[in-house]
Amino acid sequence: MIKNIHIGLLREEKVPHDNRVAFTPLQCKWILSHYPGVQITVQPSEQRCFTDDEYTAAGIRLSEDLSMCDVLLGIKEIPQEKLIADKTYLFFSHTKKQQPHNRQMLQAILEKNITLIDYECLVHEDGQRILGFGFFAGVVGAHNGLLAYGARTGTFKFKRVHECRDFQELITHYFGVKIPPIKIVATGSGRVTAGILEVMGLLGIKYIPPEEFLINSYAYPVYTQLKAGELYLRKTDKTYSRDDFHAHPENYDCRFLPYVTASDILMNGIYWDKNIEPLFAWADMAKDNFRIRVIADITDDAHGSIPCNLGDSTIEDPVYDVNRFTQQKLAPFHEEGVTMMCVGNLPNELPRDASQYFGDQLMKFVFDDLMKTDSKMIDRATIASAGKLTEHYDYLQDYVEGR
Ligand SMILES: NC(=O)c1ccc[n+]([C@@H]2O[C@H](COP(=O)([O-])OP(=O)(O)OC[C@H]3O[C@@H](n4cnc5c(N)ncnc54)[C@H](O)[C@@H]3O)[C@@H](O)[C@H]2O)c1
Repeated sequence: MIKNIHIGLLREEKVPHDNRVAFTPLQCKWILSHYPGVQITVQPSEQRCFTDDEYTAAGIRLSEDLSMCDVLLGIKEIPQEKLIADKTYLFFSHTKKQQPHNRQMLQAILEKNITLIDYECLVHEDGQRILGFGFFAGVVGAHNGLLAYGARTGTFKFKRVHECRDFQELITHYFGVKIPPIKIVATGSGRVTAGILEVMGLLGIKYIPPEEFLINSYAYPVYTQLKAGELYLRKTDKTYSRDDFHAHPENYDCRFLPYVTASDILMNGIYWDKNIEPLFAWADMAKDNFRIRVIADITDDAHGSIPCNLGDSTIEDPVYDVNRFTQQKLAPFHEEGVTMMCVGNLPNELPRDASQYFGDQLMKFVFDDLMKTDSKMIDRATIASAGKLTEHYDYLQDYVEGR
């Protein structure tokens, strides 16, 4: 059964303020014209990448008070005091891994009888995540990696992504830029890597299969892509099975090492957890044949798949160097350094496009389920229902109680 619902788009309150939003003004307008039972109200915001005037111009109502809404959509965590009792919220709560900094927020959600549906937990039947900002993280990360290489070597210049109004303007900016004959290795096959490959295509950087990339030189810029199956092989029989790798990554060896001597830039977009072997070790970096000079670690786990990721940099100051021999952090572009780009909120450099992409996915794959009174997809992503942890997430009880 389809419900009538009143949706509220929240102002982002977490500091520093996020500038993204779940639906753009035009998406809101489209929803109102296609779903007669839906109302939308937007909380005013000075930080949002779409202005209040743009919502008003699209005919969308603005109101500070969202207490009349049934479902409230945000992006990032919500300060406890802003949570309205008895409502249904959708946002990235970052609670399912028992993140300590969000415990009090989850306690407040339960106390206030709130239903929490977490975007991160919305998955297709095969377990693939439905929503994410990875594509634009990949675009911005690849751009920033190239920008850093151009600045380090003095060979070409890019402007910053956030100086462009949107992705379209960024594409225009690429016209006429000449990239020298460098070799780029990209890892992964998810949304982030799709964004990296988009930038490769826009800049006319040519794809080379991994085995050729390793042994050849080229008179023009090239890239290769290493998916998990090319990067990891089971120790016992040198095969790869996706399900087995996800379940037992500790049984797999990483095969990245030959690429450290064949690549100028590494763009890292592969998923990582602590049981997955890193791409290389500090000791490899200190060797003469370590050729990589810039690493765009878009995956961005500190001391993770890239051991020399010494923690986040910021959009304002996106790169630092690490000393290959002493393992210390340095100012960018040091002779003994490898330049690291490790920004954790890359999509914020292209917030209008990132928001539109997110809203599209939400609309295509989630919205109809949200309107139903029962949906398995929504159930699986519901961490709390009317103030109680659901059965999928009852393992969070100890975390909530601070045990
Ligand atoms: N720096 C940033 O601003 C930023 C932004 C978005 C995402 N990210 C990070 O980038 C990484 C990739 O994100 P994405 O959007 O491409 O993800 P995605 O969901 O599109 O793809 C993830 C890939 O990892 C694989 N995978 C999933 N679970 C796995 C497991 N347990 N073990 C091994 N592989 C697994 C999936 O099969 C999929 O191919 C993530 O770590 C994400 O947190 C960073």
